[in-house]
Amino acid sequence: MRLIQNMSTIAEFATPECPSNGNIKIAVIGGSGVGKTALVVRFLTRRFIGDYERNAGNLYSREVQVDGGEQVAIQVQDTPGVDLTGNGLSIPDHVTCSIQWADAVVLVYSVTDRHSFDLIGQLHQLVARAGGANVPPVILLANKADLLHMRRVDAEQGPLLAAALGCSFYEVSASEDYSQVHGAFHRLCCHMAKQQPTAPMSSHTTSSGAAEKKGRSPLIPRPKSPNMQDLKRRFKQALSAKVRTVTSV
Ligand SMILES: Nc1nc2c(ncn2[C@@H]2O[C@H](COP(=O)(O)OP(=O)(O)OP(=O)(O)O)[C@@H](O)[C@H]2O)c(=O)[nH]1
Repeated sequence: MRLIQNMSTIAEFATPECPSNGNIKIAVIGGSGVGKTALVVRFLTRRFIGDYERNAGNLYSREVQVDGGEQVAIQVQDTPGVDLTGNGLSIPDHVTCSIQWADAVVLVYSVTDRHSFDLIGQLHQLVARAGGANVPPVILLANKADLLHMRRVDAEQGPLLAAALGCSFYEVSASEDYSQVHGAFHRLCCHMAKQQPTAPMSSHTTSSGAAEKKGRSPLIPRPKSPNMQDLKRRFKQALSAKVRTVTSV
């Protein structure tokens, strides 16, 4: 029963393929395991699910009320983690594609993972290069702020990096604080809604029209489709793990 209620909450907030035009498209990019999926799911469903598999990149849609009470349709693209290998940055095609597709980018690192912080500069360059003359707005999220004893990136370093890159900065904890996560994404949505007068639900602008307006090819392949079955399966796994824990106490 509880599972059904929880799953319907996800379905309510993160529906596959919002049919509305004028979507604000947000790509979430960062190193592996920094909490990208946790942040997206937290923002969309208010819930933190601690147990995720490595993700291949899911697309979620919902509507958000922005300043002034207007409803806008947004799409949030979760992406696979970027890694640093012996040959340099290993950037899945899906990440490049998502950056080209996005109207705005959320760069994420974990305060417990120095390496993920060091990647941010290169990821920002990637965004800037992909955007060309139309660099999309970027925000920087430092996640896992709750893990004080595991911190590897000083609290001052995030704001300094964000200032150098010219983007907003938020230190958040997907596991502990919904309002921080919501605040960061919501402010970005409000900013984007102001930038894109065609974004509200009432808009008649087509997605490809928006791409043309941005000076990007409407033929850019779309990132992977939403995978609600996968999300539900993970959600079920997480709940059954919790039930097992409770039973064993
Ligand atoms: N303590 C704590 N753990 C977190 C937080 N956010 C995510 N995690 C945990 O970090 C691990 C990785 O989270 P994911 O959301 O799967 O990270 P990801 O960036 O999507 O990972 P990849 O898909 O592999 O790139 C999971 O075990 C989460 O439970 C947080 O704010 N605090």
